[in-house]
Amino acid sequence: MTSSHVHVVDHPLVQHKLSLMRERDRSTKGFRELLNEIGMLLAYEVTRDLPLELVDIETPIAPMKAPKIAGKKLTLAPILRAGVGFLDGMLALMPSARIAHIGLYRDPTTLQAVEYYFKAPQDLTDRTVILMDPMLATGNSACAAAELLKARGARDIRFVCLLAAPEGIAQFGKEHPDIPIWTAAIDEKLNDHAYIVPGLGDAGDRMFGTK
Ligand SMILES: O=P(O)(O)OC[C@H]1O[C@H](OP(=O)(O)OP(=O)(O)O)[C@H](O)[C@@H]1O
Ligand SMILES: O=c1cc[nH]c(=O)[nH]1
Ligand SMILES: [Mg+2]
Repeated sequence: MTSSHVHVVDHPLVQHKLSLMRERDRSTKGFRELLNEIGMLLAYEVTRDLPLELVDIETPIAPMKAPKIAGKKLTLAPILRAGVGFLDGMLALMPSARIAHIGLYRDPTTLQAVEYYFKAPQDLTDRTVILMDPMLATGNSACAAAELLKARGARDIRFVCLLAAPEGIAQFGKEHPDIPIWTAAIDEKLNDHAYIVPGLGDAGDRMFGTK
């Protein structure tokens, strides 16, 4: 099931923190803190292949050619609400990034993504966009978000999630084969309500304490 465009981040710190998040009795505060921490660790992985260029600098001792991140500017694109949970952790490592807020909710009956807000930099053509949402279930939300970003010109998009269902990976891979995925785990399946099993429940509600 795992194809070459899916990267599973199996770092022990990520796996340990994810297990804590899955626990039914984890507090809202704990859930939020862990999502933020994992966001930082995933940011490290998703940026691993960003190109570097050698630039002239001077240390206190000597001039040198030193590597710095080259070219395209970064945009972080959280899918509201739950994707916001990754944002502070990602921004800790990429403090100059622009932000694109993508407001989508999943209609519980049709499971289609419903758009309610979209605010992004005007032109994303020359930006690397890191799209983020903890949950990839049916894939409808991630697919809709990627379409909105592409309509703004984005050509270099990476998708970061915490948990992915095989169904969501397949759907996203079919609609957006050009977008690689980073996830901390691929779970077993979706249940009758399209929740991820074993999963962690409703990420947005757990993060914001709305249930
Ligand atoms: O892959 P899908 O089947 O589309 O499901 C995943 C989406 O569902 C959740 O959002 P939800 O609609 O619960 O909104 P929320 O983050 O505001 O709670 C989750 O955060 C994803 O955005
Ligand atoms: O398991 C799931 C599926 C969709 N959205 C969630 O928050 N959790
Ligand atoms: Mg939710």
